[in-house]
Amino acid sequence: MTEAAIEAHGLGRTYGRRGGGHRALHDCSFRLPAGRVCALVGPNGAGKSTLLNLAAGLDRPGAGSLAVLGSTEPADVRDRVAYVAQDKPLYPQLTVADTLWAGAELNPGRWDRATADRIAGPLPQGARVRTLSGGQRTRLALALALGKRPELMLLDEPMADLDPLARHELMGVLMAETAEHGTTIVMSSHILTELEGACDYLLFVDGGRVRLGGEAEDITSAHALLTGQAGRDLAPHTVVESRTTGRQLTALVRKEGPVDTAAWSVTQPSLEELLLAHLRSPEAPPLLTPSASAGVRAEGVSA
Ligand SMILES: Nc1ncnc2c1ncn2[C@@H]1O[C@H](COP(=O)(O)OP(=O)(O)OP(=O)(O)O)[C@@H](O)[C@H]1O
Repeated sequence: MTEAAIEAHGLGRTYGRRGGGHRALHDCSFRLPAGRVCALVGPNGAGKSTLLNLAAGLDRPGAGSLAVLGSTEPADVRDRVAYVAQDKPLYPQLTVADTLWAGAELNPGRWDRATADRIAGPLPQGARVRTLSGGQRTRLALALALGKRPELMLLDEPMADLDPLARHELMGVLMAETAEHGTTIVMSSHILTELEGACDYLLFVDGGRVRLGGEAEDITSAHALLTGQAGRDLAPHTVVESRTTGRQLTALVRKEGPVDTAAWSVTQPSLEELLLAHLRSPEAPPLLTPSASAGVRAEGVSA
């Protein structure tokens, strides 16, 4: 089996006072194989940034365990991991050129100057970071992250403030990075259409747990959108969400065997349709494909 880039068992993180605190992650278990481009999705407050902070070794879990690149102490492998946090922490007083110089100094033996310079190329090299726009700062943060030549990139909503052209260009750079170097990328975003073409793996976090995990294609193809006559029995399939309009029933189901195509008109849901249906149906059981659940206790369900 492919080595895991991240493996979590019963991970928990509670903010605030003991007992009365807020559970940002709770009994969260999954496995992310190395070399994947993984979309980390979920509603606001789901626990995505909390998970990325833990994986980056900037915070410690309150319960369970987390292994990153084989180490159960994520802080010990920080030099092999690049993290672009939501607020893109950079030194505001440094210029672009100084920031790139610092990146090289902090990553001796690893620094890929050509890549970093190429990404940061369109930026005014003499400008101080505090004068850069949000999108320009993102570009600089990505230049630092890619220049580090990491084995694992953790990107928290990296594309949110980039213009469409920059987004397209930098997505292409990230894809090339995985293809050439086998880098594992975890990218959180709320822009599902953008992730759909770029990511081959999915972690859908909701309420502090992984509800869907695995190869994006396997997860979507495990489900079907059925349209047919109201009152028809949807068994044996697991109904995630159903709606009746007049005499027509539309249902998003998790397939449990072949679908009766004589009774139902069948289409495969888009990633967006699938996630929206799960968000509206918090009681739908979790689904982790074998590669996402190997070694994971309790919530592992085969696709
Ligand atoms: N430092 C903190 N102190 C207290 N509560 C926190 C802290 N950081 C996060 N939380 C809470 O933990 C929960 C998970 O937050 P987190 O930032 O991980 O969510 P998210 O999925 O990244 O959300 P978003 O999509 O809005 O960025 C939220 O309810 C949030 O209010």
